[in-house]
Amino acid sequence: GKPQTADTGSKQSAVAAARPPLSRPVRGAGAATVAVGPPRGVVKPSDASTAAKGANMTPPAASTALETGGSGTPRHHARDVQGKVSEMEDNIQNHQTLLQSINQESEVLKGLVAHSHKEKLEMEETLTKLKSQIIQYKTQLQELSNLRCELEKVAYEKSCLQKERSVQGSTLARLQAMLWDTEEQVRSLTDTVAQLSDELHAREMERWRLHMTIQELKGNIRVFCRVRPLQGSGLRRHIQLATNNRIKLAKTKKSHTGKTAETQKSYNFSFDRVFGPGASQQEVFDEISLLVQSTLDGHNVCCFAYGQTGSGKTFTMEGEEFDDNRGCIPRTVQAAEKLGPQGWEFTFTASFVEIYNEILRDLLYTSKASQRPKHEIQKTGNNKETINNLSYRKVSTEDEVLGLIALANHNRATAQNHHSSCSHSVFQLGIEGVNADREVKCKSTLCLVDLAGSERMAKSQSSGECFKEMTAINSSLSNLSIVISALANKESHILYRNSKLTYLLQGCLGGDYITLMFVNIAPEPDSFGETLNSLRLASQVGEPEEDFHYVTACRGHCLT
Ligand SMILES: Nc1ncnc2c1ncn2[C@@H]1O[C@H](COP(=O)(O)OP(=O)(O)OP(=O)(O)O)[C@@H](O)[C@H]1O
Repeated sequence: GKPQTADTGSKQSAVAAARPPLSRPVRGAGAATVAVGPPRGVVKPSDASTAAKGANMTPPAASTALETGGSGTPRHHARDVQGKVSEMEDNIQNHQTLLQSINQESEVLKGLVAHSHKEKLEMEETLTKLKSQIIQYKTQLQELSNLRCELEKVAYEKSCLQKERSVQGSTLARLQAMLWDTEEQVRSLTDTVAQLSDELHAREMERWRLHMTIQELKGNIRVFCRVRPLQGSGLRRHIQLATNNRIKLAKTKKSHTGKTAETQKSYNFSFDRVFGPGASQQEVFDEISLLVQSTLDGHNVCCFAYGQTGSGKTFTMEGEEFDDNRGCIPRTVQAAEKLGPQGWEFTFTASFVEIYNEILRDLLYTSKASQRPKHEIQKTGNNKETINNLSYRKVSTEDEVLGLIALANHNRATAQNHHSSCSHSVFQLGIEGVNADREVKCKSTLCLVDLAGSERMAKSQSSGECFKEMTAINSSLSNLSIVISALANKESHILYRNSKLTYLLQGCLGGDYITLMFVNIAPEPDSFGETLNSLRLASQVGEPEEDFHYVTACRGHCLT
């Protein structure tokens, strides 16, 4: 750097100052003896004369004097020589001083050169450092330039975001205003909903009261008659359907003598509803669905299918898997799902039990047959009847119920020594409703019972096990009709415990109950006797027999 240059300059000037000027005038001549070696520019002694010539010196006086033979005195000549010697000696002295000074200068210069060399090295080192620093600075500069680019970009983005923010700010303000409006609307709608909910509840209660009034008017016990279509050939002239609630059974009696005309004895019955052979499963179920509605309102409902073997009881209750032929049992769950009032959540729990020879059998049992448990009817803590060790299944769809029916049929098929017509099948659907908003619950049971064939005692001439079986069926059926009649007559003491069937159904039959009995009849002429018996028993339910004419349980009347 500059300071170093200045330093070097000052040193150089210092050396120059120390050195005597080479052009200093020579005063007098000294002795020509030279003690030191020949310095640079100093001639050798042998060349002294030549040197003297070259140095503007006069040759030694002695020799000159001798050669010339002396124009002066010797003494004067000697003085000249002496003067010349002295001058030469001075010269020599000067040269020596000069030489010394040159040497000194040389030393100084050497020092300076060394110093300069060292400085050069240092400077080179510094230069290298500076170069690397420059590279670093360049890199930093590049980085800074990149950063600057970034910064510019960020600044640009920032300005864009600021613009966007201002746009969004105005959008936000708009949305805020809309939100307030919407909140206001929601508040008013909430009030409306609450009002409507109260109104709905009031109407729901009104509907419930009206429904109950209708049910009361219809009576707690209803009897429906269903005529099965003819199977194969045959006439059904003996059955005549007048309106949708009357049925006439007629029999022609031939004169024994053949002299008098044929007489026709007819029996007219009126029920709450009569379904002809063409009635579809849906038509039949439409009537039941009103009772499903009652179950959802918290009433226990019991529906029986009564009739001789093959009259269509199982078809009415369970039906077939094919959609249109599905019976009441699978349809109930679906209907209950649809009919449930607003705000209520319902859960359905199914059980399926068979009563054969007064022995209970779980039709939904799925474990090993060898481990099949025994069942007894027991009273629960809240005085309700329940069966121990029984399977219960949660159901919510028609298909799930069909699955249970298939399982029940499988269990029936594995049972030994008896057929479905010899046993009662009781499908119970426990319904539990919860209205979370009003914090209320309801619980009810819908029983769908496929009774054993009603004709067997009359036709059978059985003995032993078979006789026991027939007796059990007959006894439980007659006990059922007694219980239903006692309920219709509002008797205080009802003999539920006389059979397993009525004992099990006590909870569904008593109290706030609705009972529906299907009397299924076969249209074949050879079933005339059984059909008449079935219609009579169905008519008998609830009313004492009047001669040959029967009435329905609650509001039926005899039509002859
Ligand atoms: N309404 C109907 N429409 C068409 N077919 C019917 C009808 N009712 C009954 N059936 C048919 O008649 C036959 C006998 O009916 P079902 O098995 O239901 O009688 P059941 O009274 O239950 O007899 P069981 O006492 O032996 O069980 C069945 O094949 C059934 O499909």
